[in-house]
Amino acid sequence: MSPDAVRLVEVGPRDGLQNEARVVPWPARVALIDALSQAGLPVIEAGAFVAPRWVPQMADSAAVLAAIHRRAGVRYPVLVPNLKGLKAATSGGVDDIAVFAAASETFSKKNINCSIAESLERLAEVAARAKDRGIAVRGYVSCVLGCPYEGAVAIDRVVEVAAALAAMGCHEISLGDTIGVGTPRRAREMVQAVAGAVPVQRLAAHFHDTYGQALANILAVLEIGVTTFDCSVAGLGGCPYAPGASGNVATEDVVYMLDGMGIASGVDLEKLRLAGLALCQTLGRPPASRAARALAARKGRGG
Ligand SMILES: CC(C)(COP(=O)([O-])OP(=O)([O-])OC[C@H]1O[C@@H](n2cnc3c(N)ncnc32)[C@H](O)[C@@H]1OP(=O)([O-])[O-])[C@@H](O)C(=O)NCCC(=O)NCCSC(=O)C[C@@](C)(O)CC(=O)[O-]
Repeated sequence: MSPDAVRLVEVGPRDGLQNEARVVPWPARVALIDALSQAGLPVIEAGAFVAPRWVPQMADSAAVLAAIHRRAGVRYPVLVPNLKGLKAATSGGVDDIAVFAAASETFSKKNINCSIAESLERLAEVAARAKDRGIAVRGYVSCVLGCPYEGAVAIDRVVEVAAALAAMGCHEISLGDTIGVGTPRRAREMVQAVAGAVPVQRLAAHFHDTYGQALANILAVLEIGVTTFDCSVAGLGGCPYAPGASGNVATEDVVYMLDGMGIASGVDLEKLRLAGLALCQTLGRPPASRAARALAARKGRGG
């Protein structure tokens, strides 16, 4: 059964832009985030306090956080990999962070230069200190449906990592199909298994759209109780440590589907489309969103 309303977490300004070959100047990142909050997105991942040598696209996240126009009720989490990142984020006055681990050893090593066990130990300290300061902590698990280096990933491993993140106090666990290889039945099996350890109300789905499966996967897990979905305006995104991965599911495509199904998200599709279009003009390429392109074509015909 489908819910009446869902919560969308916009990750384009972080997950999207971190994978752009060119570094988008920080004022354009601010303009994007402000346009997204005006479009009604309730949660907008605004940047990452990671090592700039690893992900130069996310440098200047402090400048972004300082310049955005915070809209009442909107949350602006940032990615934090370690205590150094937490310190930088707290100096910038953030109220929400996201920590990230993986269900694949090789991906963990490539992405954050340590094993899964080491990462969980490191993140437990980050989460504890963040919570002491009243900062909300979200947790990500990458490679929940496959790894770019190891191929298949055992569902038990996903459950273990998700449970560890929940145990350290993450209020929500986002399950990332980092390379977009998942299909609906497997996505549902994986979520059902994780929901045995972490209540489904605390799970979010984060599907990349590499094989065009993301909307189908969303629908599959929506029907078993997931009501929080990560998505990226204009389908921006990928992962610098996941070769071949394409962007997250496009927010416009998700909102178009939800609108059609009568499921509220609070997002204005036309304002969202224009936010994505403005950024794509900066990047010099069209949006990857099918809905955005169809709506633009209809406007072109005067529709
Ligand atoms: C975790 C580290 C730092 C380990 O990297 P390391 O090289 O092992 O760390 P280190 O402690 O040895 O430090 C190396 C240098 O980085 C600096 N440093 C250290 N930490 C920080 C920091 N926080 N902020 C700024 N600088 C930092 C540190 O000060 C030092 O600088 P130096 O002395 O050489 O000049 C590195 O591997 C890293 O930053 N990785 C981030 C990778 C990343 O951002 N990946 C993308 C996000 S994950 C993702 O996209 C998946 C997700 C979430 O979307 C879900 C999905 O789809 O699956």
